[in-house]
Amino acid sequence: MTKLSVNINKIATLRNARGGNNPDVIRVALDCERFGAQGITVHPRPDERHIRYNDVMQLAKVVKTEFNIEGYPDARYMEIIEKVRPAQATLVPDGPDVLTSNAGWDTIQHQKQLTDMISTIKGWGVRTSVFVDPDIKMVEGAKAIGADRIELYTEPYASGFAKDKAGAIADYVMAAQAAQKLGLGLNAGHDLDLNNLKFLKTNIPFLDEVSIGHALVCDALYYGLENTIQMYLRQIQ
Ligand SMILES: CC(=O)[C@@H](O)[C@H](O)COP(=O)(O)O
Ligand SMILES: NCC(=O)COP(=O)(O)O
Repeated sequence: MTKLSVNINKIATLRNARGGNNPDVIRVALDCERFGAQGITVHPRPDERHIRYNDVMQLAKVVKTEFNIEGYPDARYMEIIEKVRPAQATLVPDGPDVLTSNAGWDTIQHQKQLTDMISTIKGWGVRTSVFVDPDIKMVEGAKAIGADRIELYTEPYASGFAKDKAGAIADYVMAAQAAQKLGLGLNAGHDLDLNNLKFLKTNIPFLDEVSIGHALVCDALYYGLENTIQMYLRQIQ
C-alpha cells in the first residue's frame, strides 16, 4: 500500500500572507486526515516562511496519522525531532536560502555527518528517511549510513514527464529496485500531481509513501480539499 502524506507547508504560506490564523493549519491537518490522508508532512525552514517551529509543536499534539517532519538537520531541526518524536524524520540537504528543495543528498560525501544524525534520530525511536536523487550509488550510500528509507526527489521526473514518460521514469525504477533489494523503504516526493502520480505508482508499485503539497493545495482551489485528497488517493490505489 502506498500512503498519501499531505504536505501542508502551502497552507501555512497562505496563512502567513496576512499575519492572522486563517487558514488554520491545525484545522487543515485534521481535515486532511478526516478526508483520507494517511500522513501529514511539514518542512520547516530556518526563516519560518511557511510552517513555523511552533506549528510543528502544536501539530504533533493532534496529528493521528503518520507525522513526517522534513528538513535540513541543523541544531534546531534535531531539537524538534527529539521533542516531537514524529513517525518519520526526512533529512533534506537544502541550504537555508533555497526557494524549495532542489536536490538529493550526496550520501557518500556526507556519509559521516548523516550516519551520526541517523543514529541519533533512530535512538529516539523515529524512522529515518533521506532525500536522494534517483542514483543507485546514492541509494547504496543511504543503506550504508543506516537510513530506514529513502525519499526519491521527483522534480526531474515531474518536469520530464510531459515530453517523455518512459525516459522520465527510467532512473527512478532502477533506483527504486535497488532500494528494494537493499531492504530500504521507499518514499517519493516533489512536484507530484494528478497527471504524473499514477504512472509513478504503476511503474513502482511497492512505493511506501508519497508526500504531496504544492499541486494538491492548488488542485483543492478548484476541486475542494476533500474531493482532491480522494482524487490523489485513487491515483495510488
Ligand atoms: C523535500 C521536499 O521536496 C519538500 O519538503 C519540499 O521542499 C516542500 O516544498 P516547499 O518548502 O516549497 O513547500
Ligand atoms: N517531500 C515532498 C513534499 O513534501 C511535497 O513536495 P511538493 O508536492 O510541495 O512539491
